[in-house]
Amino acid sequence: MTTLPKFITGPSNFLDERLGGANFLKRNLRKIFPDHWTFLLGEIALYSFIILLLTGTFLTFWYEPSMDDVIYNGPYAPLRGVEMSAAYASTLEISFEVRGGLLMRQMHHWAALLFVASLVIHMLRVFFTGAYRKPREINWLIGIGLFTLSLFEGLSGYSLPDDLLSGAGLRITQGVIQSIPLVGTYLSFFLFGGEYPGVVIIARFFTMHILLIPGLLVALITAHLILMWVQKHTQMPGKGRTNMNVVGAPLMPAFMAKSGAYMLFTLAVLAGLATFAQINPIWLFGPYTPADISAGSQPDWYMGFLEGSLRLMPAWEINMFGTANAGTLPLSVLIPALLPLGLIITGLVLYPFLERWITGDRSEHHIADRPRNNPHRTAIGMAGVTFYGLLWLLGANDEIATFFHISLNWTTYIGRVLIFVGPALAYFISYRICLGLQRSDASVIGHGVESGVIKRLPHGEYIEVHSPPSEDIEAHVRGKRPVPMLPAARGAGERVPPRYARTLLGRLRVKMSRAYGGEEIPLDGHREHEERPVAKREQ
Ligand code: HEM
Ligand code: HEM
Repeated sequence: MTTLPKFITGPSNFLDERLGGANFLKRNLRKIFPDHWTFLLGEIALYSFIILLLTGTFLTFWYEPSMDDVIYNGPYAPLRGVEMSAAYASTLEISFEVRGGLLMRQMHHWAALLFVASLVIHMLRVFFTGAYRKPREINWLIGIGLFTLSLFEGLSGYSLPDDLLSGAGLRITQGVIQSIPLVGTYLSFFLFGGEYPGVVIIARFFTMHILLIPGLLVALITAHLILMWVQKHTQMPGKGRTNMNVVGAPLMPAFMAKSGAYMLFTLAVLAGLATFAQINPIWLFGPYTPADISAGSQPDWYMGFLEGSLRLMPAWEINMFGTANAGTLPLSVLIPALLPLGLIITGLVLYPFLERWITGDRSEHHIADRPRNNPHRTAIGMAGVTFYGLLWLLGANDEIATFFHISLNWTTYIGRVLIFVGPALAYFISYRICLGLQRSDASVIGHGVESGVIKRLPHGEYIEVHSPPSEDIEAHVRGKRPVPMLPAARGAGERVPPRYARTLLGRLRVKMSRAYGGEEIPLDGHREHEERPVAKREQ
């Protein structure tokens, strides 16, 4: 055994005698982490969040959250002499006068885009592999909290520079708040401190952006990671992996080294983007004035789906008692602003519990599902992704119309049809693809994998020789577990249905359960090419 040098053992003994952490560290540094490339997505979200904290803190040193009027007198000649808010002027100062300021601003903005993107794809990974199942439902709910807070964090940050684009976003936010029945006007007055835009909103958003929401995010991310640590990470099915063990590398040194490298890589990519790819050049847009708007303005990508739903909605409104004086219910704003986000969040929150209720599955799951092995879940997820994706695409319908030379109205009409048809189609196609992939798994087990060797049979037919799958592939494929489902409402010879199937809701539950677990391709039932020659596996 090697002895560590005194300059390491000295301070560590000093700390251990006072804090007693050696045992804790010894236990936890050996903790095993499973490996799969998709487990990197949560890490990317974590690293971009750390970069957001660091670059954001840098920006607070110079950014001035004030709507006081100033006359610009800085180095950017086209805006010299223009009246603007101190917030906008300070963002120009960060961009043109503070050393490294523009780099930090651009890194902050790129990191914000990457953060939300990696978080959303991480959420999809968790969904499609069923990693939200028992015992990880609480971590799933914490994740949805993180997702929602991140959208508000992005929205508040986007508003801070007080340029024409951020003002346009703020205007939409105010419109949405005002559309809420009965309390909308009051809420708007409350948030903006009087008539829009007022003079307090930037300072309020600043407090939310740098204190309130990051504080909540840090607390929730800490809880998220502690829970993940305590409950252990799921693993993909494979050789030697069971519901009771974890196969992978220990935290120290393998996982630490890998994670450290991933973090530096994320930092390098963001620094590279910030150096070479311009983002949010606010000096080109000019200061915000409520009367101005520019063509082709787009929000950050994660707000695009709300923009799309606003653009898609017909101009419906209800005038109470037939007159606008008694109050107007602007459905054209209320529905698109609240419905998609409401649907998405409610769907995400309820899904683990609905699935558990439908399947009657009460067991713990530490082996992740391959998406193909739960076709209905995957198809529902893809329908959701299509719904979101279409709204997102339609948020840029003006750009699409200009680029493809089609009428703007037609993009809206087609979008209104697609938003209903698209998810249904996506559901059907994904479901069929999953079954197709299950069939291909069954054929791997049934008659091996293609070997690339073509043989000619005595009667002239050419065939490809199949060789047995490697142990790893076979274990991966055989990791498939049937989707749990309730027994039929009344088994053969049973006169009384089980208790849970006696009510109308109970019978519906059984029907849904049978459909959800439904069609399954057995791994060992694929015999159609049985006669094909299978070469002996070479050891
Ligand atoms: C999830 C975390 C965060 C997201 C998604 C986010 C997003 C954004 C965005 C999109 C902007 C506009 C950037 C631009 O001008 O191009 C912004 C600005 C800003 N953010 Fe953040 N941010 C986050 C965290 C933070 C934190 C933790 C701080 C401070 C500790 C911070 C401080 C600032 C400041 C001072 C500005 C205004 C300066 C400027 O726009 O150049 N941000 N943020
Ligand atoms: C700020 C955003 C987030 C950060 C920094 C984060 C970080 C992480 C990390 C590092 C892991 C372990 C590695 C991995 O599986 O990728 C993880 C696991 C997990 N995350 Fe997140 N996450 C975030 C958001 C979310 C969201 C939005 C959800 C779902 C709604 C979610 C649900 C989960 C679950 C259920 C696990 C356990 C997965 C398993 O054991 O397979 N997380 N998270």
